[in-house]
Amino acid sequence: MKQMILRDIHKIYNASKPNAFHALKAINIEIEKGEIVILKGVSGSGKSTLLSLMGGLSKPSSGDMIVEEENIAKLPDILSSRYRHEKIGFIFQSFNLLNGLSVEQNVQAPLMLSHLSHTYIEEKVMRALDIANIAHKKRQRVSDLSGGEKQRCAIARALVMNPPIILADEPTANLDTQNSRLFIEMLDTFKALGKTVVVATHDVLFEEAKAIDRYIHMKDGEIIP
Ligand SMILES: Nc1ncnc2c1ncn2[C@@H]1O[C@H](COP(=O)(O)OP(=O)(O)OP(=O)(O)O)[C@@H](O)[C@H]1O
Repeated sequence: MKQMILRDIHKIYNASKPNAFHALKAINIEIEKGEIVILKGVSGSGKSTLLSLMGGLSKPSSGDMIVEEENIAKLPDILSSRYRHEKIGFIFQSFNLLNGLSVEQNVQAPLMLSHLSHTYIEEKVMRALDIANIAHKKRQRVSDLSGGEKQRCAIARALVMNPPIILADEPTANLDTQNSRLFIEMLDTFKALGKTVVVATHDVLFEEAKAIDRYIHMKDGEIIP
């Protein structure tokens, strides 16, 4: 089953202004459910722009993006935020955690607006912390964690809603080699959980990963063979 179909996607920043910039050009991609895909390309080739479209953080200038049979290209903002909440787990290079809060509180954050019972939320949080190997630090403040631990907290937060899709933008950029390898091993876990994963990276360590199904190479906003 196709998880994501992108048809003739263009993204023009500052359209109709003198500084208009054509960041994505005629992108066509089909990603199967459970596939693990790496987006490669030099800085400025359009990887982050593409991830932000896939994650419903921004809209394409034209083209269709079908995710689980819903065209997300023109969703109104309220439905885009629901799409992100239900379908996407984001992992960023800068972790984007709330530093003053504990690991557990950070992982709980996406569930706080739900009407789920306290016990159910606790179960979901514990499961995500266990999968990401960070349960032992659950009461520690994020500001007191190492870089690798922050990344594991970010992974737990990305998993807590049990989203079908994980999008990671340069997830190892701020990690040392050992923690980068731990992140890369996590791809096996995502695969076992049936997640569809798209990672934008130029980290060559990913080439060691067996879980990767496909590389997509980008250059100047286009997909190259
Ligand atoms: N908000 C914006 N307004 C104007 N131009 C932008 C904007 N965001 C990105 N761009 C431009 O679009 C191009 C693609 O940027 P993008 O961040 O997608 O590249 P990338 O491949 O992810 O790069 P990196 O590896 O450095 O993160 C770049 O030339 C960038 O300057």
